[in-house]
Amino acid sequence: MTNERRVLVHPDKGSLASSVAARFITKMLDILDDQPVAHVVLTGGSMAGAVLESIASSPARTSIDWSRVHFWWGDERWVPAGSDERNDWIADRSLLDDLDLPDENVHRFPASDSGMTLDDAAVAFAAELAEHGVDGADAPAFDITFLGVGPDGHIASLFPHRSGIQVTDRTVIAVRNSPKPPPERLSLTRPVLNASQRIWFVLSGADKASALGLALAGASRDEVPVAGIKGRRRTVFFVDSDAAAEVPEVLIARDY
Ligand SMILES: O=C(O)[C@H](O)[C@@H](O)[C@H](O)[C@H](O)COP(=O)(O)O
Repeated sequence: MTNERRVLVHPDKGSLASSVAARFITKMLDILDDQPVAHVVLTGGSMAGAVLESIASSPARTSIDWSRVHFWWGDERWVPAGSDERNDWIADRSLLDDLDLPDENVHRFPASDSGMTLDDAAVAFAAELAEHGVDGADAPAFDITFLGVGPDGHIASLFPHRSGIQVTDRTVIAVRNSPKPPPERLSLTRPVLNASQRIWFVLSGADKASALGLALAGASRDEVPVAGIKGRRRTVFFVDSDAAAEVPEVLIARDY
């Protein structure tokens, strides 16, 4: 399989979530056969909960040694810890609360009630990423990075025509005046995301078709940030048929 972007189309959101969950479990078993620890980046957005709930409901999840899995997030909202607006809140309720995970395996972005400023929180989280970098790297080479995609083509909290998608000298940025509420956020940057072995985009709905079509047709990362994200080994778009409406047929593999 080449590292070219692949599009796997599913009939609907439900089959999309369950297919991604099944693939995730299988891939994690392969990864943990080959290495002692795996690092996974989770995403926010509507598909996040659906995929994680599918993983949680799969009997096969018990075959994974979760004590060897570290969880991170691609971005986080600058709201108090425990807020249901946080991406980690969704992950906890959908899956993580059901797993016997050591606390040190769950790398949450700082919260707005941490006593830190937004900028200090970005610096603090960059330090946590660096602690887990191998051979002097400034972050882990994540094994699987999940990313949702906004209708405007944003990923994590990197938005079109904003400076964030162009940042290469930092691993974490503070985001203000976000086009998607809430206005203040923390986000991994493009270099950190692109250091991932595998990028798994998960998107559903007709409102994503334009951004996906543009990204695959060669639009710039400034226009559609998703265009600037690619894994070192694999880049897969897991989509439903509505989101695939503007994808060139030649790029489509039907997963059903
Ligand atoms: O913090 C966030 O809001 C997410 O990380 C964001 O990047 C999300 O993944 C996309 O906006 C897609 O969200 P939907 O799938 O809900 O459109």
